Amino acid sequence: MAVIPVALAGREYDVVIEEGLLGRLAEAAAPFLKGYGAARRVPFVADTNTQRLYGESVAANLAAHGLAAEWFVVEPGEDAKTWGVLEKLCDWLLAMGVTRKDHVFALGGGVVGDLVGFACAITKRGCGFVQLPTTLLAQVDSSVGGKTAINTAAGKNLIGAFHQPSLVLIDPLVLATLPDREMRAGYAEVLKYGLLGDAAFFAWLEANGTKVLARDPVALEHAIATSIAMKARIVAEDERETEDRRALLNLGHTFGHALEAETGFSQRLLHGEAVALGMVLAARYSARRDEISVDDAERAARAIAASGLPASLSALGLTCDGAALVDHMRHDKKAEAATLPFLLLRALGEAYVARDVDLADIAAFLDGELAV
Ligand SMILES: O=C(O)C(=O)C[C@@H](O)[C@H](O)[C@H](O)COP(=O)(O)O
Repeated sequence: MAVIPVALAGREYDVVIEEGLLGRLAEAAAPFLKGYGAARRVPFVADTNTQRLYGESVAANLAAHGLAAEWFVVEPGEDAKTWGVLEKLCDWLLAMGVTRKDHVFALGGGVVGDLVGFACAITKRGCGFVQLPTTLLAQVDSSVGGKTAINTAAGKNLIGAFHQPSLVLIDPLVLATLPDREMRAGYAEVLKYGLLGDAAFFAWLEANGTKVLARDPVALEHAIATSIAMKARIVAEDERETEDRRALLNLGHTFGHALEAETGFSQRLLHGEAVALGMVLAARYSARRDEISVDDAERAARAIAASGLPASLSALGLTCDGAALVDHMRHDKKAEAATLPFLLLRALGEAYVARDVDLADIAAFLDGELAV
C-alpha cells in the first residue's frame, strides 16, 4: 500500500494505491460518502464498461453500509467529453440535489474523470468529487492534479477548469481486465515521467517495462507510485501551470494533441498512443536542435516501440502535411501571444520549455517524419 499526498495548501488530498481498494470503497472513502435523502443515494458516474465490470460489487459494498449507488452511465470513448453529455450530467447532479459539500464518484478512465471533474467544477460553482481510476492512464496521470475538461470541435481539452479531487483511490487489480492496447496507452504516460524528469526511472522502465505491462504486482505498483509521486510534486509546485513547471507534464502532448485532432479523436489513435508518438517527435526534434544526441533520441524511440506503442509518424498513414499538423497546434493552451512553447529534452530525464521554436521549422521537420 502507498499513500501519496498532493500538498496543496488548504486543499491537500491523498492518492491511495492498494490492491482490492474498490471492493472496500465504503470504508476507504468513508469521509466523502454521505448519501442523499431517506434512501441515502450516492452519485456515481461510469462508462458502460466500468459500470458492467464493477457496478454490482460497488453497489453491494455501499448497500452493506446503508448507502445506495445511483448511476449516470456514458458511452466509452472521447465522445463523452462533449457539451451535450456535460449538460446532461450537470442536470442529473442538480436533480439529485447535490450540494457543494457533497461528493460525486468518477469510476472510469480519463474520459470519465475529466468529464466528472469539470461537471463538479461548475455545478453549484464547485462540488466535491472522488476519482476511482480504472485505466493505467487515469491512475498514473489524469486522476491526479485537477485538470478537468471536455473537447470541442476546435480541439482537445479546450474547455475546462482546474478543480482538484478530494481523494484518489487506485486499485491496481482493476487493470487485470484492461485491454492490452489501453494498458500500453497508459504506459506511455509512465515512460513520460522517466523521460521528463527521472533518468534512473527511465532506465528501470527499459529493463522492467515488460513486467509492468504484464501487470506484475510489484513492478506495477512501483511504476504507478513513482509516476504519481512525481506528478504530485510538480502539481504542488505549480498547480495552475503558470511557472514552466507543470508544463513539463505536457511532454509529447503538443504533437500528440495535433495527431489526435487530425485523426478525429478516434480509436485510430488513443490519447496515450498519440502522446507516445509525440514524445518520439519531441526527442527527435530535440536532436535536430543538437540538444540531445541522435542516439539518445533513438533510445527514447526504441523504449516506446518496444512497448508496442507507435514510434513512427509515417506508419500512421496520415494524408496531411506538417503545416496542417502545426495548424492544430495553434489551439494549444500553452500558446502565448508571440510563441508556442514546446516541451523538448536536454537529456533523457530532463525536459524543458523551449520558447524559441519556429513553427515553419516544426512543419518542415514533420514533413520529413511523415515521409520517412
Ligand atoms: O496534468 C498535467 O498538467 C498534464 O499536462 C498531464 C497530461 O498528461 C494530461 O493529458 C493533461 O490532461 C493534458 O493537459 P492539457 O493541458 O494539454 O490539456
